[in-house]
Amino acid sequence: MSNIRYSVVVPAFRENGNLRPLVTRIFGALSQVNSPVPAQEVEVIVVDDNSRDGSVETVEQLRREGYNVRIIVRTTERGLSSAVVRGFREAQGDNMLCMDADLQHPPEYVPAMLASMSPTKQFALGTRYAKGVEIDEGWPLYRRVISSGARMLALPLTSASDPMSGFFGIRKETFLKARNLNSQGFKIALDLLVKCQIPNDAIAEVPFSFGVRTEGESKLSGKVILRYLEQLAELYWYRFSAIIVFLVILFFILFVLMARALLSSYGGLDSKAQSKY
Ligand SMILES: Nc1nc2c(ncn2[C@@H]2O[C@H](COP(=O)(O)OP(=O)(O)O[C@H]3O[C@H](CO)[C@@H](O)[C@H](O)[C@@H]3O)[C@@H](O)[C@H]2O)c(=O)[nH]1
Repeated sequence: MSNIRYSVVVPAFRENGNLRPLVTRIFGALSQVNSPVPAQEVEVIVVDDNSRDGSVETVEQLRREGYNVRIIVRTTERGLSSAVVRGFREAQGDNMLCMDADLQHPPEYVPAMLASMSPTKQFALGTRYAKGVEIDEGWPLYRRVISSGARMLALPLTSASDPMSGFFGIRKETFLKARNLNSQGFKIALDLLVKCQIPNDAIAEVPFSFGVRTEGESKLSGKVILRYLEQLAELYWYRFSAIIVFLVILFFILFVLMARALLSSYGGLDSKAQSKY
């Protein structure tokens, strides 16, 4: 029987330069004496979309050095969210964490994130919007504006403080309940929060300092932002369809009543006018 209780899933596309520091820092943090989670109960799964940049060789070398890390290479699919879903499906642990490869999610927070999940806390959320947390000054202004705008648009859907975060964890039993996950785009945490109907008191928020990328490039593009808007429309429908249908019917009834009232008042005026002549 496997002794793996925790799985760290890392979506990665052309991240070879980041994989060694990422994996060694994760296991380094887990090996500290005060780590709440033992390193031997943790696996790291890199889900790579055929980067062909040496990532496979790096992970295999790390494995030979004794790190419990493996790589899944997808050749027919692409995308951050679908890579995370694939990793979660293959994870052995009951407590699953998602983090970026680019070290913007500091590996030193991994033990606390993993330990924060429990039967009552089904979701762990690494948040950049907690009191006292500072975002690295190197994070460009336009990214801050996009992030804040995206967060505001999601406010009616969840009360989580940072639903845009790519640093989050979910218990397997809850993940398995999710239906119709949106595998397009970047916002898998928001999708899970809404579709698994995670109540606020089941979310363990872990404040963390968001770093800057020093190696490789961000894959966030205009297309990703458009996909987010599509995803929002879908989630609003998912969450509020009953209210939306009710309001549409109400407006329709009001419209018909007003139209009838207007027509009959015109009709009344017409017949009065006719009777005058
Ligand atoms: N497998 C796979 N991985 C991908 C793909 N696109 C991106 N990734 C991986 O997903 C992680 C995040 O991608 P970035 O391109 O570095 O994203 P970002 O711009 O830094 O955005 C991050 O921060 C945002 C918060 O501002 C988050 O909202 C977003 O989800 C992400 O975590 C990285 O490890 C990257 O390699 C893809 O198509 N396939």
